[in-house]
Amino acid sequence: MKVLKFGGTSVGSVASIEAVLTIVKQAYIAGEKPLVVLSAMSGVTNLLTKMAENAAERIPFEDDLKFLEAKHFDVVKKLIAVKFQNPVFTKLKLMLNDLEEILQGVSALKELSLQSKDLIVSFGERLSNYMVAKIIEQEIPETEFIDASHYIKTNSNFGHAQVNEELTHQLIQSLGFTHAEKLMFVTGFIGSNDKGRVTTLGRGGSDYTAAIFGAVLQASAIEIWTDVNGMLTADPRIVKKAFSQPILSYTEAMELSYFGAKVIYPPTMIPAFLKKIPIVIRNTFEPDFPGTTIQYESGKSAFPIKGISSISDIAVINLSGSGMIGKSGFSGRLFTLLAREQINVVLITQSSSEHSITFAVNPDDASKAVKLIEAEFELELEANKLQAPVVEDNLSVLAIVGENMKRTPGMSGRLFYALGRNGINVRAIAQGSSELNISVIIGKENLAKALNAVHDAFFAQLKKTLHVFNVGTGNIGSTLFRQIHEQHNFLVENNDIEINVVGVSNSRKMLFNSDGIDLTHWADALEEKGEVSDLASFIDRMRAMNLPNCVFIDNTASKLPSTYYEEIFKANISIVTCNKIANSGEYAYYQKLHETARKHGVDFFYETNVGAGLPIVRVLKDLMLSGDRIVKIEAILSGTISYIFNNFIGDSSFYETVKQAQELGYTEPDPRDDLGGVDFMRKMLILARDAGYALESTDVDLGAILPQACLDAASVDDFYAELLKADQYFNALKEKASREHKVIRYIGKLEDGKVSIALEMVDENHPFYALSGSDNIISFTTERYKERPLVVKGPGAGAEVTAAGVFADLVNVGA
Ligand SMILES: NC(=O)c1ccc[n+]([C@@H]2O[C@H](COP(=O)([O-])OP(=O)(O)OC[C@H]3O[C@@H](n4cnc5c(N)ncnc54)[C@H](O)[C@@H]3O)[C@@H](O)[C@H]2O)c1
Ligand SMILES: N[C@@H](CCO)C(=O)O
Ligand code: NA
Repeated sequence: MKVLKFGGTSVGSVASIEAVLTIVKQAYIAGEKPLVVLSAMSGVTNLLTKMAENAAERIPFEDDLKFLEAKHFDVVKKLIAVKFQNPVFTKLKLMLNDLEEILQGVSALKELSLQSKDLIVSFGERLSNYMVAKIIEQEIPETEFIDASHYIKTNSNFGHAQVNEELTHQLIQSLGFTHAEKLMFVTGFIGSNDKGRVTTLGRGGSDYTAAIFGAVLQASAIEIWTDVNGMLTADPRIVKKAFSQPILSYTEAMELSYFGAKVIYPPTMIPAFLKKIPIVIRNTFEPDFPGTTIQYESGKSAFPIKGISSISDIAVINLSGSGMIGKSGFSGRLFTLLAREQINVVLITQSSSEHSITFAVNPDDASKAVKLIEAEFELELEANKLQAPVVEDNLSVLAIVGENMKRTPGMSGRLFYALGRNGINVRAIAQGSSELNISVIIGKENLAKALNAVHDAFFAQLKKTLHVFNVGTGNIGSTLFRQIHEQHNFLVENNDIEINVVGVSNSRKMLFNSDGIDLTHWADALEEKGEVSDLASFIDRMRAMNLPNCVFIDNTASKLPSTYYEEIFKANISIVTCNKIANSGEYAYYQKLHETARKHGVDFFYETNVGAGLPIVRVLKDLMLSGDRIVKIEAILSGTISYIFNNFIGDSSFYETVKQAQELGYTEPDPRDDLGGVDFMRKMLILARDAGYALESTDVDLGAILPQACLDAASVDDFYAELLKADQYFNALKEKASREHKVIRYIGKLEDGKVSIALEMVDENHPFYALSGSDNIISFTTERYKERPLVVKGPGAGAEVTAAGVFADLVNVGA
């Protein structure tokens, strides 16, 4: 036989009761001999408690009584055929009349005893079980309503009575004999004392009833039907990726419930544990989902832990002083004291020097605990052997739980790496000696972020989510969004990476959505729902959202974002940027940024600063990391200028060729940056710095391409006007090159710590002769690549290749 227990939400409405009926009937037809335990209809226990308290105050309860009647009658009207309704109404009415009499008695006496309260509350289970039994009886005549108060015998501790196991066992066993062929509906939560007075079993009482009946009748399983899919890997309100664990051991379930997973209340399950009866948590509203089986063995699992539990509010009390050293009785006295006063100690850590003890309690208990300690250790405090206890609140506990942890090294490493990388400070740590649980205390403001980061770290086979905050939605930004959108499913399925763009800004508007902005309609959403943008508040919001695995992407050409990079790193947020301004500004700032990122364990990726998506920054970094030394760099790193000199041939005009480069998306937003050489200068400077040279932009010897008048133009339009006038000048250059069978190249060099960029004419023997489109080329001569340099060549500008480079940097964050 099987016990099926349904909680209040499962008997909340006509629809949910219908779902219960289907589940019970299926089990019955399958020959599982179900015994059903129902809670009161949802909200009824609270209502009855309120009515009882009101009665004692002579506050009218008649309306509530009518409401209660209607709530049950309504179900009867809908689920029982008219011809069978009357006797059911009559019986329910009789029960409600009894209830009314009792309430009147309370009202007359103006006194509510715990005994009366238990009796009043017990009506909830009696009404629901009787009613649902009658509904199902229409199809299964063997159905019988059982008032469990006749079978579960308890002491007289009203409110949370203790069960007399022996007597209860006998009574239920004989019920089992006489009712072997029946479909029983048993009231949860209630029992009675030796005088037959109704008692209640306290928190989780209906689960307890199910466990008691299941244990005595040797059920093959006890199914707890509720409104969630089992015990989840973390609190689903905080961790969206939490999923239901198929199998947990009893101890794992205890640990997970202890810290928050409120699906079951473990003490009630003890009768089942002792008999090794599996408990299965299932969802009434998703009956096909297998749920969570809680059993004796932990079972095999793909993951090293089973779940992460948490308590959001905790206070920590710290006791320190020389008086503790070597005093073996000290902690004994302390914790006996707290236990005696019923202060639940959630977690304890002691430093190995024995100089201090830290323990966590419910914040409501903190000041009481301090008073108790001050009284108990008065002498030690006076003698300064103990410092006054210090309380800290606004803290949370996070615990990773799983029996397999003890066989897997590196678990705490993984935990602390995930926390550290996200800038979450750990205040105290405790590992149960069973190695079943590692708990950390952290600031409450970081709990959500920590839970998500740790969930990703341990269930990473599932997915890593990067939370992206992107500024700049122009040429590169919008192309990046399209690429991310197109790749989304592939990344999730093949690389277990999910990219959620949660913040977007351009120079006019900004938009946030912690669930991820829809990348098919981001432009409309930004326009319609966006707020007026302001970079400072964008950064503040980014920090305040406090999401794990955050990446800030700078796709602007503006200096402003770069002024926030340091702050962003300090908030443990990685940066990916195609904007060259930060790395090519003052050397001290470049250095500071790199140092800050390193110190905070976050990434600073800027591959597209040089040669767009071509692997150049990465190659140089690897050369340096592996101990090579740069002897010389020669390069063409302006895609725009490369394009211009590759296409400024035959009859084409210089002016038109520049326009084309801009239309093709090769130029900077302001093309003067390309033609004036500034963009190229920035790239050379970044490479030189990455190669270990502390250079400033003024150290670069920058040869001009343009006549001075073009450089002096006040606006982009003026610049183009000047450029038109300069056609003569460029035609002369072109003709000279052609006469000498040469091509024009704008070449950068780094040699002996000096950077220069100059216009040159090269013949076909020069390695930079053959280029096309927006090609960049770079040749690294190093100590190891001495005879033949390492060369990277390919398209070095354009939205597609640049966005792809930003994208690649992004997916490598935290890798
Ligand atoms: N085009 C290329 O081939 C290429 C290659 C490598 C790197 N890059 C770099 O890409 C960056 C972007 O270039 P683009 O062509 O996409 O520019 P763009 O002008 O098309 O777009 C710039 C975006 O930045 C936004 N912006 C500017 N200031 C801002 C601020 N203070 N706050 C928020 N948003 C702001 C603008 O509103 C716009 O959405 C530049 O830094 C450029 O150097 C471009
Ligand atoms: N405007 C730049 C884009 C690549 O950084 C170029 O032309 O090279
Ligand atoms: Na690059």
